[in-house]
Amino acid sequence: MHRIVKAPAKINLTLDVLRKRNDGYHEVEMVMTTVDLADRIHLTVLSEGTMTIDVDKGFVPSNEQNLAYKAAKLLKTRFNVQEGVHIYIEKNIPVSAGLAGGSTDAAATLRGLNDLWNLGLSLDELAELGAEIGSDVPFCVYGGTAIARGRGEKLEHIPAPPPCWVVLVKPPMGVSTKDIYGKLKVDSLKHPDTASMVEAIKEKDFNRICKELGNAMEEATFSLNPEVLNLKKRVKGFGANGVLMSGSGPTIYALVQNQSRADRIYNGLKGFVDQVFVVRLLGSRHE
Ligand SMILES: C[C@](O)(CO)[C@H](O)COP(=O)(O)OP(=O)(O)OC[C@H]1O[C@@H](n2ccc(N)nc2=O)[C@H](O)[C@@H]1O
Ligand SMILES: Nc1ncnc2c1ncn2[C@@H]1O[C@H](COP(=O)(O)OP(=O)(O)OP(=O)(O)O)[C@@H](O)[C@H]1O
Repeated sequence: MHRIVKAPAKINLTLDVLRKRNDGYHEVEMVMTTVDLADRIHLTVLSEGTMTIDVDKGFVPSNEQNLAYKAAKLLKTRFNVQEGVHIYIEKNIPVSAGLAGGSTDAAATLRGLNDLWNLGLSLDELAELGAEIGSDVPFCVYGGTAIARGRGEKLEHIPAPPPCWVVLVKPPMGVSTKDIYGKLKVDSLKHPDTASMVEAIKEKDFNRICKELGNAMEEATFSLNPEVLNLKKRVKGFGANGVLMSGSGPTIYALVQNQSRADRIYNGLKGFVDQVFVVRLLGSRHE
């Protein structure tokens, strides 16, 4: 039995950090949405019960450190599954980029194995299991658009923003999420207005969405990597409606309504940065 599951990346339309908690995590409030840039997870059931993993790109761990492997192992041990699986990942999402690449692979593995191993779990149950793997995994289990609170695992689903193009620009350096959280000065952050962003989305007001984009982690990432700030300025210079860093970075994205403008930004950036993608927002949630 074999299945290919799509694992889309996410972007943060807002990311606010409210306070540091006693358990080492930060209390966040953020609006996330999925975009049509996806890894493809090939799952093949192995009757002998072994678990193996392979990835088509060398810079992602192809061992038990891979979040997709961790997801499979969690399901297998928790539900005492006798069958095994071979996981093969076609990696299209840039790594350590702020796009939840590892988290979405884990979430897609949970969804796919739930079917292949006939576990009959609901998305809510899969999301709860996903929280044991990482803070972004519950959102990735559902996809779509949501406000995430707590350490990222408490979700309130909201309607999709109006359709638009997203130009994703990943500069060459990787950023460690843990390091950026560690560097945050929580008392002097610039806070986005989450409520206003949610209103803008519900009203399908594209210009207001662009105006409300905000990420409290930008300054910490920019101070470690000044080139990322320069990249943001450059992208703005190409005339995008709204420009922001996603997650802990370093990916910068631009939202634009018309395709010719998206292409213009793409063409302008392609000479400077290797990894540039023009994609659509993915409005709907996984079934
Ligand atoms: C930056 C975001 O991507 C925004 O969506 C997420 O908040 C990060 O989510 P993630 O990569 O799934 O993070 P996890 O794998 O759960 O945690 C990695 C590390 O980031 C820090 N971390 C993460 C989430 C959070 N709310 N507070 C934190 O302080 C912790 O030091 C943790 O050890
Ligand atoms: N399936 C996977 N895909 C990518 N990275 C993985 C995977 N499994 C484990 N990792 C490891 O996780 C780390 C973070 O990679 P990832 O691409 O998920 O970062 P990210 O996009 O910044 O995540 P987030 O936005 O959730 O903070 C890397 O060091 C990578 O080696």
